[in-house]
Amino acid sequence: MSRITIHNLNVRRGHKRAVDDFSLTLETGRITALLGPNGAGKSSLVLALAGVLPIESGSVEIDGKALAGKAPEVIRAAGLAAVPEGHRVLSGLSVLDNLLAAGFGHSRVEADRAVADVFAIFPELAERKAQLAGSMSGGQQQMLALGQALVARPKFILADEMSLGLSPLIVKRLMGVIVKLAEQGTGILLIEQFTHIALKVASEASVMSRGRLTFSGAPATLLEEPEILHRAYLAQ
Ligand SMILES: Nc1ncnc2c1ncn2[C@@H]1O[C@H](COP(=O)(O)OP(=O)(O)OP(=O)(O)O)[C@@H](O)[C@H]1O
Repeated sequence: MSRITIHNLNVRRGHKRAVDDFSLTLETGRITALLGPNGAGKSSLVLALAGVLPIESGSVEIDGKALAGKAPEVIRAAGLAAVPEGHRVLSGLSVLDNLLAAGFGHSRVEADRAVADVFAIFPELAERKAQLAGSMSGGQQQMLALGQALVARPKFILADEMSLGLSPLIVKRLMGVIVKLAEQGTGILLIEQFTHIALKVASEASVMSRGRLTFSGAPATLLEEPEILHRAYLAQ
């Protein structure tokens, strides 16, 4: 089992502290839902963990190895892959080239193998491998964004608002893949505006409000005591 330990993390955005003294542990094979209102700092947390936003203070470790302050490609090679909000794919490149571009750390043989594994998970992408990514539907682009993360064969995936703007059918498809990945041993941080979707599949749940962790516990507790989430939304 692998573990990501986030300890007293602080991240600034402009004059504001977007992530405030935030601590959380993620484990492989488990889905941790991270819920909270707009502006709570969830995306900032993901970007900081991925090495895209600078960390002001605090630590991030994967199995005891320090990740805070490291370059995004070092963090990715250590086993952490982020799927940022808004399915950011390279729209002028084909589906295949998007996936190959995501396999930059691999040899060509290994990249081809990783891409073949993504196509096995998403036959929808295999059928469209020569199509320009920007001409696909939002749902297909989201599959590609997740596929790009999977090419790195990560131990952990940070999935930010995957279901935003997508049809219930596509969301169900994506959540099915997330659950399967967790069953196969990947650790998932699942950020969702649709709390019921996340709580259905999660083994752990956390709530973030104004940069801080305000709840951490069983998903069932948030379903039984909805006022915990209501308070977080009112506080923002
Ligand atoms: N590009 C930016 N520049 C400066 N401040 C930003 C930027 N993006 C977000 N912020 C601020 O950082 C804080 C945290 O926002 P963040 O986007 O991380 O929250 P979130 O929980 O992911 O919300 P959302 O679901 O709306 O993305 C907010 O106060 C927000 O105004």
